[in-house]
Amino acid sequence: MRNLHFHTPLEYVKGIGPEKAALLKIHLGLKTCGDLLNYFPFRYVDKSRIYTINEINTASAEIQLKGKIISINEIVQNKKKRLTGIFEDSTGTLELVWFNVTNWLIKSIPLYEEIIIFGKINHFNNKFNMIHPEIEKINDPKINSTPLEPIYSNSEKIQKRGINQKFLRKIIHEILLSLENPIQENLSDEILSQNKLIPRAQAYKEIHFPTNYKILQLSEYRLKFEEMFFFQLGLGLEKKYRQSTTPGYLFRNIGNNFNNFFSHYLPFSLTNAQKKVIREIRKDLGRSVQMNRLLQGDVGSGKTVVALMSMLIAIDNGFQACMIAPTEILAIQHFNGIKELIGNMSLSINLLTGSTPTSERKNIHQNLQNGSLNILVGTHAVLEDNVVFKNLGLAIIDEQHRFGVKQRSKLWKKNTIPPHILVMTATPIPRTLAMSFYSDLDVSIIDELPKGRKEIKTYHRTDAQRLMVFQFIKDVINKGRQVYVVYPLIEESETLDYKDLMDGYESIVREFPMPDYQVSIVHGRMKPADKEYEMARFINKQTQIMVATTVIEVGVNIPNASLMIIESAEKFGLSQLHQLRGRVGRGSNQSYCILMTKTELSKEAQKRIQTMCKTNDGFKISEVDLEIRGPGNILGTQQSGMLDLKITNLVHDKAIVSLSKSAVDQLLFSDPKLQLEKNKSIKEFFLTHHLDKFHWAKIS
Ligand SMILES: Nc1ncnc2c1ncn2[C@@H]1O[C@H](COP(=O)(O)OP(=O)(O)OP(=O)(O)O)[C@@H](O)[C@H]1O
Repeated sequence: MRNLHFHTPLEYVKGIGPEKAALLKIHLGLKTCGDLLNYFPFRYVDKSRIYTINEINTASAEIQLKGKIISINEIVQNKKKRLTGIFEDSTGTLELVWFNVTNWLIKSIPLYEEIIIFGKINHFNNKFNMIHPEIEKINDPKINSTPLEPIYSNSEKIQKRGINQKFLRKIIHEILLSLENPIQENLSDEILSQNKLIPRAQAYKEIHFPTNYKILQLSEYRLKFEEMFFFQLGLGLEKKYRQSTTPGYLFRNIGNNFNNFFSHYLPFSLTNAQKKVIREIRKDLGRSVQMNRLLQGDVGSGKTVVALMSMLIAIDNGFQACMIAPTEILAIQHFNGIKELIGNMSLSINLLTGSTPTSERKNIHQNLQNGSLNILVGTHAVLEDNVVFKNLGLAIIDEQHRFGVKQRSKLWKKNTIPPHILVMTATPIPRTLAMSFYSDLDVSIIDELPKGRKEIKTYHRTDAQRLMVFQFIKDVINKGRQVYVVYPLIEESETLDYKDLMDGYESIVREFPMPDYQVSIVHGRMKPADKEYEMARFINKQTQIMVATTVIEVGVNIPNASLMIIESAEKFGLSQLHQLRGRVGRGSNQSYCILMTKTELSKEAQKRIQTMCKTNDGFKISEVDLEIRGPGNILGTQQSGMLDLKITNLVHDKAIVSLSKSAVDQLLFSDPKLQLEKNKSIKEFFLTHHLDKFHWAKIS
């Protein structure tokens, strides 16, 4: 009977019943027919051929055999039960093995009956065997038999209670046959033909029961395209909606401050990439629409000056600007850097962090409110409710990853009209992620380093080579340069890590004694004033070696430092290593990075270290990082949970993400409100299935 719909609860499907429906819901999160149809196989096994036992010559192949089980035998070893069986066909015998023996299992194994078994061949004790074979009786009814059999992700717990592969296949088959309405197309003919997509209904059928590999690939492509298309459409509509409803300050003037800085204070000529980005920002600021721009630039690519010049535009138009950094050290660094850049220009700038004394804080609050303070640099302290600006026109947030959406929205509320927002990130975001998660922001990229920079040479060394490393440090210091030695600090093993840091510090002080050498130390347990003091000594070249934890990870800018030693480098993630390395190579000297590790490394750690030794390109590094860690770990669960991908893999499906993004861009350009008849199916599908995920995406 054709009476099922995507929204029909699973208990109404023939053969499921309330008990199994509850298991599907609790263990696999599947409640409706649509959920199950969207529960795509995670792999397929090729059952187009039946092998014979004498053909088996390699382990790990998954094969089918036809024959009989001629004996079974229960074995107890170390109090654990195991079942072995002998399977026979006309060419020989093969051992079958089952662990977790239950009475049910023993009863379910057919003896002396013609059967087909399927499973992976293992090699153990010089013999081939098959563990936990799937058994099919020759006269079992076939479920839409297909040479490529789908395998669904499933737990053993529910398999035992009847929700096995065969059951899932049967139910999905049943649902596909019993849908009252055929599966509706949700893309336009234009998009289908431009992107060579097969119809939706065909894709659903073939993804579960593929006729052959070719059509399976086309089905996967179709469904992945659709998945990314609607997500990107949501973000695109969100952006359009926000732009049309959120006014922004119009910064009409490029005035004295900007021009004066450009002609008299800018200490270098801007790179072409910096110029391009400044142009993009200027255009945004002159449009009466709130800017929401993400500025991506590799470490040391010169984002600070871009930030400053954007702030000068705000000031030229009678507004204030602020810049927020994730750590105190970085805020201080930005503050000092900006102060140095603006020299004696008549601008007032101040610093607000958690450790700003109360009297100074009061002063800052007052000057912010009366408008005499032009630029405020600080940490999260700037977001506090009692920090009130007279007219905040531009807020710059450094380091996207550490600020959540919530904190960004706090900034919005600092004015009746929200300030323009520029988010700067030093760790490039992999292109696929940028296209999927940040497509509601406009993106500017500084893809060029200032002239004269040399590639940082990166080497991998282990403890056995430490003496050589010490000698290298001495050589670098003799040339008048400075050195960082960084130790990891991981929350879970904080006490141990501090011990390593202090031990390391002591051994360095021993190896590099006073008065010839001066060594600084900076870590998170020090008082802010002490940290600042030590940083200042290093900046002023009073000390040659800085031993530190990752507090120096982002933004620290000391061009004379040309050697970075990273201790226990295997404990750091790729983007962190790249950030740390970026603390050197910021001047014209040849810089070096040495990654110290223990001898035995995990595969992943090896890959990280090799990647670092091979390339300096943050964009390439971020791609490898995505491959190793996956999007969830890079973005944080909150962000990536929003996407909840059923079939697309952001690491392997880059090309599809990019194609669907182009299709969305084209669509929103030609029909921004999805009003044309030809896009009706897209609009209807979006409104019924996706609108709830996007709070701004309203289609009028
Ligand atoms: N166009 C340029 N020519 C020469 N030097 C430049 C140029 N732009 C910036 N610099 C210098 O390069 C160094 C790095 O710049 P900046 O600190 O702005 O980098 P960044 O992009 O913020 O990097 P990070 O994210 O690693 O902090 C600074 O010493 C800065 O003065």
